Amino acid sequence: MFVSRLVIAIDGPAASGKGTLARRLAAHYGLPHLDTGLLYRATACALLDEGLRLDDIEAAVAAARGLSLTDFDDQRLRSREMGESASIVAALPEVRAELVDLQRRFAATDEGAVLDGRDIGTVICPDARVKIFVTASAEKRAQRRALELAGRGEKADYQNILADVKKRDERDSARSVAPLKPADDAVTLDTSELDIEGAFGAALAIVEKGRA
Ligand SMILES: Nc1ncnc2c1ncn2[C@@H]1O[C@H](COP(=O)(O)OP(=O)(O)O)[C@@H](O)[C@H]1O
Ligand SMILES: Nc1ccn([C@@H]2O[C@H](COP(=O)(O)OP(=O)(O)O)[C@@H](O)[C@H]2O)c(=O)n1
Repeated sequence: MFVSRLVIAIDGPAASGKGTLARRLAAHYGLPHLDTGLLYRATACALLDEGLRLDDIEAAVAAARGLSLTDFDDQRLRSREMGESASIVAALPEVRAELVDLQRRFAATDEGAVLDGRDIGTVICPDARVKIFVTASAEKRAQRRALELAGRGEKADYQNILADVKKRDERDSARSVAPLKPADDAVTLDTSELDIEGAFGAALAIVEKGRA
């Protein structure tokens, strides 16, 4: 095992910039990165493709079990509809249980890994060396998500996206298993007033302090 093994757990609400920071940190430290939201999005997508209900526990568990990290259609999974659907299947404890091993295996490499999601610091990697809880005001997050969706040619009405983001945060925070919340030992990073470079600089400082 590497002496410098480094697992970085990044959690936070919808569109807070978790993925952007996780990708940048992974590139900086030469670590693999897993966007765990894609697992829930892909599970929901598989159900919708089969015309099945999002609360069909047996089918949702089978869909989660059948996931392969290599065949994600990012563009489709990152749509607004899929974010909302993902948060419905993510509230099913059986689905979450099915996805734990895959995520822990991903984090178990000799050098470490960067994972981002909602429960990385609390459930998936409670021993991560560094935990960052990334947040920003709902309005800033909705603005950023609207720009992102518009950039991909998806319809992006700011008020609708703001309502989506708030509803999803509420569902993610209120669920009984692995709710969205900072781990006790996480450092909170509010990016409301930071651009991407500023947020990356602040995240890097948190990691460097945490691994010292
Ligand atoms: N600090 C920031 N300032 C402005 N835009 C940002 C910032 N961080 C992320 N973004 C943009 O906001 C959108 C959502 O970021 P993303 O990293 O995908 O969030 P999450 O993974 O939390 O959903 C992306 O288009 C991203 O480029
Ligand atoms: N570790 C995780 C990651 C995502 N999720 C769920 O999956 C949904 C989509 O996650 P995401 O990270 O792709 O969403 P964004 O923050 O990118 O909008 C979330 O709203 C959560 O319900 C989760 O429950 N646990």
